[in-house]
Amino acid sequence: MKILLIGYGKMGQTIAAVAAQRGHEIAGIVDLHASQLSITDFTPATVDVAIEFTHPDSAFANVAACLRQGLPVVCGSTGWLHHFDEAQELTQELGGSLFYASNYSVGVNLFFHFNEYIAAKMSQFGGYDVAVREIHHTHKIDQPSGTAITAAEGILRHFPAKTTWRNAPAEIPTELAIISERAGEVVGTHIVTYTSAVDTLELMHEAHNREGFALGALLAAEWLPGRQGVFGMKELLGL
Ligand SMILES: NC(=O)C1=CN([C@@H]2O[C@H](COP(=O)(O)OP(=O)(O)OC[C@H]3O[C@@H](n4cnc5c(N)ncnc54)[C@H](OP(=O)(O)O)[C@@H]3O)[C@@H](O)[C@H]2O)C=CC1
Ligand SMILES: O=C(O)C1=N[C@H](C(=O)O)C[C@H](O)C1
Repeated sequence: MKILLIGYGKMGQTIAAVAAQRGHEIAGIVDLHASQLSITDFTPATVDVAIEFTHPDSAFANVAACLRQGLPVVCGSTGWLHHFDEAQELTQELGGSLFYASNYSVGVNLFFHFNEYIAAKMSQFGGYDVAVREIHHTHKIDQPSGTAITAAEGILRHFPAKTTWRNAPAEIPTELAIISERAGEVVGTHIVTYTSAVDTLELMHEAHNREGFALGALLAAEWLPGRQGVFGMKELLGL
């Protein structure tokens, strides 16, 4: 497969390494400083799929540019979901292909699945409060992490005692706290904690490196071409 990489930072470089192991060709790189090329230099005749991991402020424009070029696009950037409805509309309007996941790790997507199951079970028993905690490296721009927001939304769907999330300690019992920590080079750790007066129950995912994210993004890139619409990891993994 010929891949256009948009963003050649920590994720772009990890994806390039894992793509080579899987026999793919990096047909082009678009990056703020590491490349002079632009998305408009590429068409479906030159690349099969684009993979975008850049920055919260540039993700939507990059996704829109790919859709306008007719390129299927796998986007991993977080912190841009206020534009997601527009991205969906543009995908429909242009008959394009967009894949988005706040986290491409297969393990995290199992974590999301168990998180929803656990929330539904825990809500059947009184006495538990729940909170989400995420820990990332100090270079991370957005807060809370996209993964923590997805986990919080999964809890809200199944735990009616919580009605909204808040990126701070909860001020009222109906708020679900998302606590964000930034420390050193932590790749990404997410913890959902249920606490009662008598015990604590936790679900945790800890990424050891970025290869799991890269592999998931490549699985999505291998799956997307030829499919029209907006997709995510639930469709890819059948969860
Ligand atoms: N969904 C998932 O599974 C994962 C998502 N992420 C998300 O992916 C994004 C990128 O993460 P990461 O690779 O660690 O970040 P990095 O900062 O290491 O890399 C981002 C790269 O994108 C470049 N860039 C910035 N703006 C543009 C633009 N407009 N066009 C092209 N390139 C641009 C940066 O250039 P320069 O450095 O010169 O500014 C940099 O090289 C973040 O939003 C992060 O949260 C990260 C890991 C997993
Ligand atoms: O910025 C990162 O590094 C990560 N971002 C994603 C997020 O915001 O959830 C995924 C992963 O945790 C790493």
